[in-house]
Amino acid sequence: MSELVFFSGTMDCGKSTLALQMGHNRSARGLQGVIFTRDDRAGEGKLSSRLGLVTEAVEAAPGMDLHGYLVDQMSRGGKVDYVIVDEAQFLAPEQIDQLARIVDDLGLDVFAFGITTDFRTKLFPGSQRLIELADRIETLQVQAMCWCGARATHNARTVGGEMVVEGEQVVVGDVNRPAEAVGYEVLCRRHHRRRMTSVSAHASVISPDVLPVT
Ligand SMILES: Nc1ncnc2c1ncn2[C@@H]1O[C@H](COP(=O)(O)OP(=O)(O)O)[C@@H](O)[C@H]1O
Ligand SMILES: Cc1cn([C@H]2C[C@H](O)[C@@H](COP(=O)(O)O)O2)c(=O)[nH]c1=O
Repeated sequence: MSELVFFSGTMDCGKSTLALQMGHNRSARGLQGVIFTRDDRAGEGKLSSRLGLVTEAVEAAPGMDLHGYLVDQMSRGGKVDYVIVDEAQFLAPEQIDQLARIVDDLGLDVFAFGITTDFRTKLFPGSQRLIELADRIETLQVQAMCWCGARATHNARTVGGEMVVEGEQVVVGDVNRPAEAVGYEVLCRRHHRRRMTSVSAHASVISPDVLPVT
Protein backbone atom coordinates (compact mmCIF):
# COMPACT_ATOMS: atom_id res chain seq x y z
CA MET A 1 0.00 0.00 0.00
CA SER A 2 1.48 3.35 -1.00
CA GLU A 3 2.02 5.97 1.71
CA LEU A 4 2.44 9.66 2.35
CA VAL A 5 5.28 9.86 4.87
CA PHE A 6 6.41 13.07 6.55
CA PHE A 7 10.03 12.98 7.74
CA SER A 8 10.34 15.89 10.09
CA GLY A 9 12.93 17.41 12.37
CA THR A 10 14.71 20.64 13.10
CA MET A 11 16.98 22.34 10.62
CA ASP A 12 20.34 20.59 10.20
CA CYS A 13 19.23 17.14 11.39
CA GLY A 14 19.88 15.35 8.10
CA LYS A 15 16.53 15.50 6.28
CA SER A 16 17.96 16.36 2.86
CA THR A 17 20.71 13.76 3.30
CA LEU A 18 18.08 11.09 4.01
CA ALA A 19 16.03 12.28 1.02
CA LEU A 20 19.10 11.87 -1.21
CA GLN A 21 19.87 8.45 0.26
CA MET A 22 16.32 7.20 -0.26
CA GLY A 23 16.41 8.39 -3.87
CA HIS A 24 19.85 6.84 -4.41
CA ASN A 25 18.85 3.44 -3.02
CA ARG A 26 15.77 3.31 -5.19
CA SER A 27 17.49 4.44 -8.37
CA ALA A 28 20.24 1.86 -7.73
CA ARG A 29 17.47 -0.74 -8.11
CA GLY A 30 16.14 0.75 -11.32
CA LEU A 31 13.26 2.70 -9.81
CA GLN A 32 12.55 6.18 -11.11
CA GLY A 33 11.49 9.02 -8.92
CA VAL A 34 10.37 12.58 -9.24
CA ILE A 35 12.08 14.92 -6.77
CA PHE A 36 10.31 18.14 -5.88
CA THR A 37 11.79 20.92 -3.80
CA ARG A 38 11.11 24.57 -3.03
CA ASP A 39 13.62 27.30 -2.23
CA ASP A 40 16.62 25.11 -1.51
CA ARG A 41 19.67 27.11 -0.35
CA ALA A 42 21.64 25.78 -3.38
CA GLY A 43 19.21 27.44 -5.79
CA GLU A 44 16.18 26.74 -7.93
CA GLY A 45 15.61 23.12 -8.90
CA LYS A 46 18.23 21.72 -6.51
CA LEU A 47 18.05 19.37 -3.54
CA SER A 48 21.22 19.84 -1.49
CA SER A 49 22.62 18.41 1.71
CA ARG A 50 25.22 19.97 4.01
CA LEU A 51 27.28 16.82 3.45
CA GLY A 52 27.99 18.21 -0.02
CA LEU A 53 25.68 16.09 -2.14
CA VAL A 54 23.29 17.81 -4.50
CA THR A 55 20.87 16.56 -7.14
CA GLU A 56 18.58 18.08 -9.75
CA ALA A 57 14.96 18.48 -8.70
CA VAL A 58 11.72 19.96 -9.96
CA GLU A 59 11.05 23.35 -8.35
CA ALA A 60 7.57 23.13 -6.82
CA ALA A 61 6.70 26.74 -7.50
CA PRO A 62 3.74 28.43 -5.80
CA GLY A 63 0.55 27.48 -7.65
CA MET A 64 2.08 24.46 -9.36
CA ASP A 65 -0.24 21.43 -9.46
CA LEU A 66 1.98 18.57 -8.27
CA HIS A 67 -0.62 15.87 -8.98
CA GLY A 68 -1.20 17.37 -12.45
CA TYR A 69 2.57 17.36 -13.11
CA LEU A 70 2.76 13.64 -12.29
CA VAL A 71 -0.30 12.79 -14.41
CA ASP A 72 1.25 14.70 -17.30
CA GLN A 73 4.59 12.89 -16.93
CA MET A 74 2.93 9.48 -16.77
CA SER A 75 0.53 10.12 -19.66
CA ARG A 76 3.54 10.97 -21.83
CA GLY A 77 4.92 7.50 -21.04
CA GLY A 78 7.24 8.62 -18.25
CA LYS A 79 7.93 6.00 -15.60
CA VAL A 80 7.43 7.24 -12.06
CA ASP A 81 7.80 4.86 -9.11
CA TYR A 82 7.97 7.25 -6.16
CA VAL A 83 8.04 10.92 -5.23
CA ILE A 84 10.41 12.80 -2.91
CA VAL A 85 9.62 16.30 -1.68
CA ASP A 86 12.23 18.35 0.19
CA GLU A 87 11.60 21.64 2.02
CA ALA A 88 7.97 20.49 2.18
CA GLN A 89 7.20 23.11 4.84
CA PHE A 90 7.24 25.73 2.08
CA LEU A 91 4.47 24.07 0.04
CA ALA A 92 0.94 25.44 0.15
CA PRO A 93 -1.66 23.30 1.95
CA GLU A 94 -3.36 22.63 -1.42
CA GLN A 95 -0.10 21.19 -2.72
CA ILE A 96 0.04 18.80 0.26
CA ASP A 97 -3.50 17.69 -0.67
CA GLN A 98 -2.17 17.06 -4.17
CA LEU A 99 0.57 14.85 -2.66
CA ALA A 100 -2.11 12.81 -0.86
CA ARG A 101 -3.91 12.45 -4.18
CA ILE A 102 -0.70 11.18 -5.80
CA VAL A 103 -0.59 8.45 -3.13
CA ASP A 104 -4.28 7.54 -3.25
CA ASP A 105 -5.07 7.91 -6.96
CA LEU A 106 -1.73 7.15 -8.62
CA GLY A 107 -0.56 4.55 -6.10
CA LEU A 108 2.87 6.12 -5.56
CA ASP A 109 4.80 6.49 -2.31
CA VAL A 110 5.44 10.12 -1.43
CA PHE A 111 8.27 10.90 0.98
CA ALA A 112 8.11 14.50 2.23
CA PHE A 113 10.90 16.11 4.26
CA GLY A 114 10.67 19.34 6.19
CA ILE A 115 10.77 21.30 9.39
CA THR A 116 7.50 21.54 11.28
CA THR A 117 7.78 24.92 12.99
CA ASP A 118 9.21 28.32 12.15
CA PHE A 119 11.46 30.61 14.19
CA ARG A 120 8.43 31.61 16.29
CA THR A 121 7.53 27.96 17.01
CA LYS A 122 4.44 28.25 14.78
CA LEU A 123 3.59 25.48 12.31
CA PHE A 124 4.32 26.20 8.65
CA PRO A 125 1.01 25.81 6.75
CA GLY A 126 2.51 23.04 4.58
CA SER A 127 3.75 21.13 7.63
CA GLN A 128 0.42 21.53 9.37
CA ARG A 129 -1.34 19.97 6.39
CA LEU A 130 1.21 17.15 6.29
CA ILE A 131 0.59 16.40 9.96
CA GLU A 132 -3.13 16.33 9.18
CA LEU A 133 -2.84 14.07 6.13
CA ALA A 134 0.28 11.90 6.39
CA ASP A 135 -0.04 8.15 6.84
CA ARG A 136 3.11 8.27 8.96
CA ILE A 137 5.26 10.92 10.58
CA GLU A 138 8.87 9.93 11.15
CA THR A 139 11.24 11.83 13.42
CA LEU A 140 14.81 11.65 12.18
CA GLN A 141 17.16 9.52 14.28
CA VAL A 142 20.09 11.90 14.02
CA GLN A 143 19.36 14.60 16.57
CA ALA A 144 20.59 18.12 16.15
CA MET A 145 21.88 19.49 19.44
CA CYS A 146 21.39 22.71 21.34
CA TRP A 147 24.59 24.46 22.51
CA CYS A 148 23.77 23.14 26.05
CA GLY A 149 23.99 19.52 24.89
CA ALA A 150 20.26 18.81 25.01
CA ARG A 151 18.38 17.60 21.97
CA ALA A 152 17.47 20.55 19.75
CA THR A 153 13.74 20.73 19.14
CA HIS A 154 13.25 24.31 17.90
CA ASN A 155 14.62 26.59 15.21
CA ALA A 156 15.76 30.08 16.16
CA ARG A 157 16.41 32.89 13.67
CA THR A 158 19.41 34.97 14.57
CA VAL A 159 20.87 38.31 13.61
CA GLY A 160 24.42 38.80 14.78
CA GLY A 161 24.00 35.62 16.79
CA GLU A 162 21.09 37.02 18.81
CA MET A 163 17.64 35.45 18.51
CA VAL A 164 14.97 37.53 16.78
CA VAL A 165 11.21 37.00 16.97
CA GLU A 166 9.95 39.48 14.37
CA GLY A 167 9.99 39.00 10.61
CA GLU A 168 8.60 37.14 7.61
CA GLN A 169 7.89 33.47 8.11
CA VAL A 170 10.02 32.48 5.12
CA VAL A 171 13.62 33.68 4.91
CA VAL A 172 15.87 31.14 3.20
CA GLY A 173 19.08 30.76 5.19
CA ASP A 174 21.47 28.49 7.01
CA VAL A 175 22.88 27.65 10.41
CA ASN A 176 26.42 28.78 11.32
CA ARG A 177 26.23 32.07 9.44
CA PRO A 178 28.83 34.79 10.02
CA ALA A 179 27.99 36.75 13.16
CA GLU A 180 26.49 39.77 11.41
CA ALA A 181 24.31 37.82 8.98
CA VAL A 182 20.72 36.60 9.33
CA GLY A 183 20.98 32.93 10.19
CA TYR A 184 19.47 30.13 12.19
CA GLU A 185 20.42 28.12 15.26
CA VAL A 186 18.75 25.01 16.61
CA LEU A 187 17.93 25.14 20.32
CA CYS A 188 16.19 23.08 22.99
CA ARG A 189 12.81 24.47 24.05
CA ARG A 190 14.18 25.81 27.32
CA HIS A 191 16.73 27.98 25.56
CA HIS A 192 14.39 28.93 22.73
CA ARG A 193 11.91 30.20 25.34
CA ARG A 194 14.67 32.17 27.05
CA ARG A 195 16.02 33.38 23.69
CA MET A 196 19.44 32.08 24.65
CA THR A 197 21.58 31.32 21.62
CA SER A 198 25.17 30.09 21.80
CA VAL A 199 26.32 33.71 21.40
CA SER A 200 24.12 35.18 24.13
CA ALA A 201 24.80 32.22 26.46
CA HIS A 202 28.53 32.68 26.01
CA ALA A 203 28.16 36.40 26.69
CA SER A 204 26.26 35.76 29.92
CA VAL A 205 28.86 33.21 31.06
CA ILE A 206 31.82 35.49 30.54
CA SER A 207 30.20 38.72 31.73
CA PRO A 208 30.82 38.17 35.50
CA ASP A 209 34.54 37.84 34.81
CA VAL A 210 34.79 41.09 32.89
CA LEU A 211 32.96 43.13 35.52
CA PRO A 212 35.28 45.10 37.77
CA VAL A 213 35.87 43.24 41.02
CA THR A 214 35.78 45.39 44.13
N1 LIG B 1 31.48 17.76 8.16
C1 LIG B 1 30.51 16.92 8.51
N2 LIG B 1 30.79 15.67 8.90
C2 LIG B 1 29.81 14.80 9.24
N3 LIG B 1 28.51 15.10 9.21
C3 LIG B 1 28.17 16.32 8.83
C4 LIG B 1 29.14 17.31 8.45
N4 LIG B 1 28.49 18.44 8.13
C5 LIG B 1 27.18 18.18 8.29
N5 LIG B 1 27.00 16.90 8.72
C6 LIG B 1 25.73 16.21 9.02
O1 LIG B 1 24.76 16.68 8.14
C7 LIG B 1 23.59 17.02 8.87
C8 LIG B 1 22.84 18.10 8.09
O2 LIG B 1 22.37 17.47 6.93
P1 LIG B 1 21.25 18.11 5.99
O3 LIG B 1 20.73 16.95 5.21
O4 LIG B 1 21.84 19.24 5.23
O5 LIG B 1 20.20 18.62 7.08
P2 LIG B 1 18.73 19.17 6.93
O6 LIG B 1 18.23 18.90 5.54
O7 LIG B 1 17.94 18.44 7.99
O8 LIG B 1 18.80 20.64 7.26
C9 LIG B 1 24.11 17.47 10.23
O9 LIG B 1 23.19 17.29 11.27
C10 LIG B 1 25.27 16.49 10.43
O10 LIG B 1 24.77 15.29 10.97
C1 LIG C 1 13.06 28.20 11.03
C2 LIG C 1 12.84 28.79 9.67
C3 LIG C 1 13.56 28.30 8.59
N1 LIG C 1 13.37 28.85 7.37
C4 LIG C 1 14.14 28.36 6.22
C5 LIG C 1 15.64 28.34 6.40
C6 LIG C 1 16.08 27.26 5.43
O1 LIG C 1 16.20 27.85 4.14
C7 LIG C 1 14.89 26.29 5.44
C8 LIG C 1 15.16 25.05 6.26
O2 LIG C 1 16.09 24.25 5.58
P1 LIG C 1 16.82 22.97 6.25
O3 LIG C 1 17.26 22.19 5.06
O4 LIG C 1 15.82 22.25 7.10
O5 LIG C 1 17.97 23.50 7.05
O6 LIG C 1 13.80 27.00 6.00
C9 LIG C 1 12.44 29.85 7.18
O7 LIG C 1 12.23 30.32 6.05
N2 LIG C 1 11.72 30.32 8.23
C10 LIG C 1 11.90 29.84 9.49
O8 LIG C 1 11.23 30.31 10.43
